[in-house]
Amino acid sequence: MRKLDTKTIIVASHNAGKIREIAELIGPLGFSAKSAAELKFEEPEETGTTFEENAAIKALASARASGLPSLSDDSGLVIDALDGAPGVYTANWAEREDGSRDFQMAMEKVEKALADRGAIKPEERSCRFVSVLCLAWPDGHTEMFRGEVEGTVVWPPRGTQGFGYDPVFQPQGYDITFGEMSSDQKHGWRPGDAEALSHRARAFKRFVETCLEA
Ligand SMILES: O=P(O)(O)OP(=O)(O)OP(=O)(O)OC[C@H]1O[C@@H](n2cnc3c(O)ncnc32)[C@H](O)[C@@H]1O
Ligand SMILES: [Mg+2]
Repeated sequence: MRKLDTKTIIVASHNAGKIREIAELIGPLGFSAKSAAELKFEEPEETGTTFEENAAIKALASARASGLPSLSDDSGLVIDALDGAPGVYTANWAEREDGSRDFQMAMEKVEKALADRGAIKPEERSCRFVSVLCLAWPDGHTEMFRGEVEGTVVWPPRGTQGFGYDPVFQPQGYDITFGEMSSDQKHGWRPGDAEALSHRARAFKRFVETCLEA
């Protein structure tokens, strides 16, 4: 296990929602973080079949391009009634033919797939958000951190906060969706807290405990 020995890291992502969330999580820790999007790094092809593989591809590409430790996030929505779909293909389900993304369309696709399987009752619509963070160094060393949060796919979508599939994800134990939560509420974590809520904040907490704390 390797500790992080710089105060500058690259956030190896091109997703504005994720970059904002990671900046919010990392901010209080005194890091300066630049994103791969800001630095205009080319987006590597995500050819892996697991979150871990794709996270490593993105973090290593950015670490090599920048010469700095880079933190990527590969994430997705895993729905039990759909045998784990969309899973690592969560972003692909939102893709239009011209390459742009449409999450209203993606959420409708999810709803149609669930309806086609007759999954109507909340207990038939269990799912989890998964986030795998990969910290990679320019020499090729990597550390991985996984976070998951259980929930239910709701319909219709609710809330305008967050990004992506947040309006249809209701975490277990809550009666509001991630789309109805403030960013702080969705993270459910600040440095020092014992618990976190979102998949990303849970993975981030592990990253902090492993690579930052003595
Ligand atoms: O690969 P990068 O550049 O980081 O950005 P991306 O958007 O392509 O990210 P992924 O390949 O990891 O795909 C993740 C998908 O899952 C969705 N997703 C991940 N975390 C989410 C969250 O916290 N809330 C809502 N949707 C989320 C997100 O919108 C993407 O469609
Ligand atoms: Mg991606």
